[in-house]
Amino acid sequence: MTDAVRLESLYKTYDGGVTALDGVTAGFAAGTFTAVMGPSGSGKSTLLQCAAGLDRPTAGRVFLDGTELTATGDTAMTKFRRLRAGFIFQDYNLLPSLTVEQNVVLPLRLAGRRADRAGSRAVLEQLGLGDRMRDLPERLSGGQRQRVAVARALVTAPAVVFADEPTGALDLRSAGEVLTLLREVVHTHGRTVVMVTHDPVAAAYADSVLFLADGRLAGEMRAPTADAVAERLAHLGDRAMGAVA
Ligand SMILES: Nc1ncnc2c1ncn2[C@@H]1O[C@H](COP(=O)(O)OP(=O)(O)OP(=O)(O)O)[C@@H](O)[C@H]1O
Repeated sequence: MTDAVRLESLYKTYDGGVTALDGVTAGFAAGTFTAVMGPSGSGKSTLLQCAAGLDRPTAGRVFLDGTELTATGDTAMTKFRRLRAGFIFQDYNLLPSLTVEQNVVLPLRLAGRRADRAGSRAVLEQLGLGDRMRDLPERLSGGQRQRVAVARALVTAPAVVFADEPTGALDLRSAGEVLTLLREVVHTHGRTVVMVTHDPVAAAYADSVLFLADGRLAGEMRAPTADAVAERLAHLGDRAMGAVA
């Protein structure tokens, strides 16, 4: 199995001296759904940002779909990222003045591609939003907005979709719908999803969970259940608190 994303000895130290990543090596196999978890401040968002080419590590290498991002200049990296990576954020990040359909095709436009109306319509229909294409985001519920964001993340047929707390702003039911959708994106459509979450219930939708503590890998769990994830997290929390005390 090839890795859609590969991280090799990743270090990230921010200005001011905080080491957010302290030598992380990990692979995310193509066609898998991975949750990244860990105590607050353990480096989850930093890992996602570096893996996605939104930020650069201080040292180490990042491969996205076989291309080394860390060896690529800023302009080429942005171009590559726009076509090969999709993004889903907690607060949806939809542009309020664009319709649902215009939001979905935006990554294609930004990448200089023709907006594929038939393709975007097909994705929106699959996600149950076929009749909302001309609406502005403000007319949609949170769960519907996040489904639009999922459609937008998929429109370029990316090698990997990165999701940062995608259910953090949703009620339980909408969260379940979005997570089920992400699982389908992986298991029915063969995509790769890497999701940062605080929520053990959300993590249990993934194929495996990667745990971080103090910027380092702190284990992996395959076929996670919410209870098992919560228990492991509690122990990581103990350790992180112990390191501070
Ligand atoms: N832009 C920044 N400048 C300086 N320090 C930062 C910056 N971003 C993050 N950090 C620090 O790096 C460490 C890791 O942060 P990061 O956001 O990656 O953790 P996290 O696990 O995603 O946390 P949370 O669960 O609270 O969102 C923290 O100590 C944080 O304060």
